[in-house]
Amino acid sequence: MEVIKTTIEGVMLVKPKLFSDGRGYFVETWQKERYEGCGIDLAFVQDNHSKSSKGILRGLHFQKNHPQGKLVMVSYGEVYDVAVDIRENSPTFGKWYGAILNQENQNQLWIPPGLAHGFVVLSDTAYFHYKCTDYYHPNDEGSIRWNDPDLGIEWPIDFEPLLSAKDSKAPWFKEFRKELVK
Ligand SMILES: Cc1cn([C@H]2C[C@H](O)[C@@H](COP(=O)(O)OP(=O)(O)O[C@H]3O[C@@H](C)C(=O)[C@@H](O)[C@H]3O)O2)c(=O)[nH]c1=O
Repeated sequence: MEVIKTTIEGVMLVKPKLFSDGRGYFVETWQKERYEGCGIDLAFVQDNHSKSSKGILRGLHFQKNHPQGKLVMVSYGEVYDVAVDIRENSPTFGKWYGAILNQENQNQLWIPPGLAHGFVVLSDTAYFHYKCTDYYHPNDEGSIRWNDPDLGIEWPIDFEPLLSAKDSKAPWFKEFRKELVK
């Protein structure tokens, strides 16, 4: 397994070892001792799985008072996955990092608690899995608009993505910043 630091403080790209043979492949998607040894050492309490079709964009999401660290991966298909640093005191506040996660590379992104997260589906279908370090708290959810010009995320798409009703009305980053100074 290879773990690569990214341009965002604490965000890591994980490249697990893939064992391919005539039957297909095998991969350990998480192993406590090894991941902890690489600095992904918070306890996970919830696993999630979502299925999405091409063009679906989920995000950018975070929880305000129960921030979740997320170890995200794709078992089938391909997505462009994005983490945005919204930690007020972080040296990389307001910066984003994106990576292609797909069934071929089996790459994972470790997103520590406190960042916003989203992804867009590039294949016909994508199965997206993630481990979380805190529980889902529906009343604590926050979101930021996916195409916020102040964030300038370079989504690798030439189409208008399909969003949930909630995500299409998400606040702009400016509004999020205003809340921080209150
Ligand atoms: C996220 C989540 C949703 N749900 C329910 C609530 C709702 O009825 C339904 C769909 O919820 P959402 O529309 O919020 O699902 P989704 O847009 O897939 O939300 C997810 O997006 C990605 C980008 C993330 O980073 C995740 O943390 C999460 O926010 O599933 C749970 O029961 N538990 C959960 O942990």
